[in-house]
Amino acid sequence: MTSFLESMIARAKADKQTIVLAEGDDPRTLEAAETILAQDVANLIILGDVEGIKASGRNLEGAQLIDPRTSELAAEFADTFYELRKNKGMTPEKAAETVKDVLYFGVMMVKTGRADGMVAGACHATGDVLRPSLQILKTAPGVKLVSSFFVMVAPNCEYGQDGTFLFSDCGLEIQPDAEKLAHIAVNSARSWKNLIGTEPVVAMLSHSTYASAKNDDQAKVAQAAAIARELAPELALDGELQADAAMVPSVGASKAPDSKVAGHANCLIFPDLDAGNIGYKLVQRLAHAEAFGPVTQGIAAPVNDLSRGCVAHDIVGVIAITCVQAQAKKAAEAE
Ligand SMILES: CC(C)(COP(=O)(O)OP(=O)(O)OC[C@H]1O[C@@H](n2cnc3c(N)ncnc32)[C@H](O)[C@@H]1OP(=O)(O)O)[C@@H](O)C(=O)NCCC(=O)NCCS
Ligand SMILES: CC(=O)OP(=O)(O)O
Repeated sequence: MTSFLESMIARAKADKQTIVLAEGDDPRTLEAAETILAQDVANLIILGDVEGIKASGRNLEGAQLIDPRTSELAAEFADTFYELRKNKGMTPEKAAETVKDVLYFGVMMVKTGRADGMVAGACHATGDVLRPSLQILKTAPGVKLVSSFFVMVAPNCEYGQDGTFLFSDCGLEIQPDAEKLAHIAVNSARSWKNLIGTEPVVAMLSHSTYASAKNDDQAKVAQAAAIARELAPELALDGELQADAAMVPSVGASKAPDSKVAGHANCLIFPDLDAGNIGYKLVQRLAHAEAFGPVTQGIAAPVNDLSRGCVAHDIVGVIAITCVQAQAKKAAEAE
């Protein structure tokens, strides 16, 4: 059977995209870049100290290597960035300094059409990776808020889609209210459909199933489920559900017997960032699941994050996902 990673790589190769890797100073990133180039998955632009990258010993033939501190593109990027942010207090001097940062420089490469997407986060915290894209690229047309998800692939697991799940939001929205949570759920269902291709089955997770506990946190998730159903009535979506009721058919049948989602969920929507981030790391480490992300949904062009705990395999997966998202963006623009 084709694995999730193999399917992303095959789709990426079918229509090659250009991806910026902003962390050329990170050895795992260069290992991943070598794999991507060897398999002809994407065109790569790698940012950082060019001599250091060349001295890494990795075969990066075909990649464009750029040092933002000395690049001739910096002046153009500074002008554009200043124009975009001058009403937010940006000055020309500060803009010139800011675009020399690999994360801002990488996003400017996407903004100016020199790249289709960016991946970073192996050695930068999530807020620092995502802030430039939120400031410069902004949300995609029709999207209310940007959020993030992981594709989790648990081995020897009969739940979800043979152990494959989407977990959201594990990376970006810290304390979503019911409305934001509803948008996270609906956007996650769309991401599942785009990446996995099958029908999403969305569970809004809580410590309670159908008001088995009654409190503000439980009520928020129940309200989010109601809003999400209004936003996307066609979706198989239910909540609030506990994780066992969401995933395990026998428990779902006992706790939520009338639910079409309970026992069959493949998209798990966590009530807040604490739950999501802790939850994905526990599954990754204790169940030895692959964890690809945090992948963003809703930015005007794909800019995706990594955990600082990632390995090269995870970076390869996120690069391939970024390519598939970039293809989808182009297809939507062509319609
Ligand atoms: C992503 C994050 C950095 C953005 O917040 P911030 O740095 O405080 O920045 P701001 O709130 O000033 O937002 C910066 C811009 O992004 C926009 N923005 C913030 N969150 C957004 C969202 N979810 N969707 C769309 N736009 C968003 C703001 O509107 C703002 O735009 P503007 O400057 O043009 O007005 C913040 O949500 C965060 O830190 N999240 C948690 C990340 C984290 O630590 N995760 C745990 C490990 S994975
Ligand atoms: C996603 C995540 O938790 O990132 P990090 O481990 O880098 O904080």
